[in-house]
Amino acid sequence: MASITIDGVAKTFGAQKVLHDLSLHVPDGAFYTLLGPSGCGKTTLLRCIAGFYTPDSGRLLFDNDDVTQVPAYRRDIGIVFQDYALFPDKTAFDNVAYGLRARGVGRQELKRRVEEALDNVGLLALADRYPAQMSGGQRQRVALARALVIRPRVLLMDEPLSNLDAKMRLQMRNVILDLVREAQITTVFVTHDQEEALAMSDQVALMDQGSIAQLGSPEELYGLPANAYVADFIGSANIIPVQSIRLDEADGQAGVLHYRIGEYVFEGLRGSADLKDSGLLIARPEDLSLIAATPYMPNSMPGEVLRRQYLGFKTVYSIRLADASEIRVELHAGNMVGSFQPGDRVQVLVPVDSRVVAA
Ligand SMILES: Nc1ncnc2c1ncn2[C@@H]1O[C@H](COP(=O)(O)OP(=O)(O)OP(=O)(O)O)[C@@H](O)[C@H]1O
Repeated sequence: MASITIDGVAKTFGAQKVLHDLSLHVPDGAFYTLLGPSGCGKTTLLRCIAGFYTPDSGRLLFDNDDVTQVPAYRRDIGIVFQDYALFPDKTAFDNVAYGLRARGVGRQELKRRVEEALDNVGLLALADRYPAQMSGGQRQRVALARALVIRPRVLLMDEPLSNLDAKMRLQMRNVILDLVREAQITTVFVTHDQEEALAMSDQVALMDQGSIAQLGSPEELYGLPANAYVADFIGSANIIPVQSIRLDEADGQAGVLHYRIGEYVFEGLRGSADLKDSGLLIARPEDLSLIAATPYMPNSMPGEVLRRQYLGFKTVYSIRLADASEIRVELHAGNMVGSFQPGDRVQVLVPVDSRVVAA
């Protein structure tokens, strides 16, 4: 087990700069996820950590050991791939045993450790099966057992759940989390699935074109997105341009933020530090609420219901605002003030804790 320090790593393929002086510290035993859209550089970063790619510049440390120039097979990593990468001509037992044999582990200890590893993933009974005789979920369990049986310093996982069906994906989340917590192993997990990242991680590094757009806990990424890119990628958000931003500095207290959306005035409590005169309001659909049109309500703006979708536990409304833009509002069964129909005039209420960020 070891912490991982990525210190100013850059990587270029041909003319394309894929990683931009990227830095990240993963503490010993933590579960970190690299999240981002296709092509943002997640896999490239993971491959640099693994040693399959050498960075053009920057350093990689496991604890205090500089491993930048250490070849992959000597880095002591466990790795799990999307396509399992099992040996097709070896049984589950022999797949898991492979790394121990390569390390010269004696027969009795090898048998004990392989059986324990297979037992940990619930596959002891299938030890003699070949990969072709197993389901996708079972194969990925073998791959996980194979990665962990060598007791690596760090575990790297590249989209390990992407080839599984939806139900198995959910099950495997728990299998992985139980195993890595039990082994207390430092894990870097790559996915493009934001729900997976939120559900599994201690910290999520959301990447954007070779850089980290925001590093934070799942709660921070969802509740305090640093910018519109983060807000848009994590969950869904209405991103509404705001004007005339002004901050009342109160003595030693968090100030009150004043802003306008068109001609309507709002007050808020949460603005990013770099605000200028205009910016963006980030309003989660479930944070907004609707009331019947009134002449004036603080922190609200008028709109018209365009569409209504009833989903049982919530109702989703599309609302057209005064400037003809469309936003999404979700009213949950427990706190539905009323029900509205297409064509209804409504007031959209914006809570004071909605976040305003720089444009
Ligand atoms: N070996 C390589 N040679 C040339 N270009 C590469 C190589 N590996 C990756 N790239 C390019 O680098 C960019 C980032 O790729 P990378 O695989 O790291 O992205 P990713 O975020 O993991 O995306 P995905 O989820 O699609 O795998 C892409 O534009 C890709 O085409």
